[in-house]
Amino acid sequence: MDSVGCGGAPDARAFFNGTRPDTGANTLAHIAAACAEGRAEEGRSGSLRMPVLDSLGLGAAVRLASGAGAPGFGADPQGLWGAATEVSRGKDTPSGHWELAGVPVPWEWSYFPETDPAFPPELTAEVARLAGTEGILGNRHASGTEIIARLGEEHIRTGWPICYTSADSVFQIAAHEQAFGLERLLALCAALAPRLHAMKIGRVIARPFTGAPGSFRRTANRHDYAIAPPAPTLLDWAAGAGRQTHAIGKIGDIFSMRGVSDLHKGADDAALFEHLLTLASDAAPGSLTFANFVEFDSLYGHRRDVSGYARALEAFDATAGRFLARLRPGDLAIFTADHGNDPTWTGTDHTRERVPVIGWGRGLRPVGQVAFTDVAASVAAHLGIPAQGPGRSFL
Ligand SMILES: O=P(O)(O)O[C@H]1O[C@H](CO)[C@@H](O)[C@H]1O
Ligand SMILES: [Mn+2]
Ligand SMILES: [Mn+2]
Repeated sequence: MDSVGCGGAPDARAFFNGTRPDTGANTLAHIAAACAEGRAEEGRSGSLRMPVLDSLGLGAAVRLASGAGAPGFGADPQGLWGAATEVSRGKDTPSGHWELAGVPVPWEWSYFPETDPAFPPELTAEVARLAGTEGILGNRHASGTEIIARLGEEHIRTGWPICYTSADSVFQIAAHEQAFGLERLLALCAALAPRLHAMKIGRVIARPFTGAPGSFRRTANRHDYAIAPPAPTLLDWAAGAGRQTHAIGKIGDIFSMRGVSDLHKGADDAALFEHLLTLASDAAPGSLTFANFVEFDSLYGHRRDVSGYARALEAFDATAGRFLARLRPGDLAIFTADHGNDPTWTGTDHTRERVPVIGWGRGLRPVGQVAFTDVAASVAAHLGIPAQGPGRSFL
């Protein structure tokens, strides 16, 4: 559940949205409070309702992680539940996923400064050279939806790619699918990626969009060109043991396809959930399925849309119930997250938080405060495959 954090990170003060530290950020608790206070009424109403995950221990995990109550939660937990703390120095998606998969990030990421321009002139020149343009647009920190609204028309007129970054270690290029060309954008990002990876910039992200001025919208053809994980992850451990490994959604990109035997993509989270439901019924015994549901983060967290985030959580909870109903004895399901993205917070960036660890199928009890890497160790223990690195199984 991309960005579904539950507060309480002990190092939150070292992470920022603009000049405000992330101290006190709490994605789940603040959404629940906003719902209970009638501040999340668009397309939904009243207290946050997540009965399936709450009955497993989601509300208890929020309290454990942060001490915060979460109105609307409060079932007596029946599942495996706890909260996990990250040690990697980034609050980004690859750091969170790699650490959940057993591998904390051993290096410091590079970031672009919040200056205007944000990119060094040699890099700007290289992007223009690879794009075959006279220059680039953007060249600063920005929200992806705002920057295409502001510069999309100029992009179509000049043909120059829109380049921007964020508080994450990313170089993002937005370009119009028809006017610039989708294949051309993907080729540009692929060609640029090695240079940025050498600078320890974690990802070059292609952000294609379509439509006309005033109604530009991003398409599902986003593609991330990420640095490869620093060491073999849970996916590699499982694949190395001869197990089938299914990646759903962004997992393929995040792990540069390492250890992934089958990739399942879709236009949106609803389509991805269909893949998860199918695999819940059909995946081979002993296989591993690793899914990422990105819309909490990309559509609602970064956009600081509290109602939208609440709607997504409520819809996810309902489908989680359908998913759990398909599992069989001997299966293990774990719901967790890679970082926070508190939609009530300042700015538009991720928030440093602990994350819930909610399980079904085995070890149905409180597991307390655990490490991100313990998730991988536990899955490995469940699958009966050798684990590597610092994690310890909580099963
Ligand atoms: O505002 P958009 O383009 O969605 O960008 C967001 O997406 C990036 C990658 O997840 C993050 O670093 C954040 O900047
Ligand atoms: Mn993420
Ligand atoms: Mn994000």
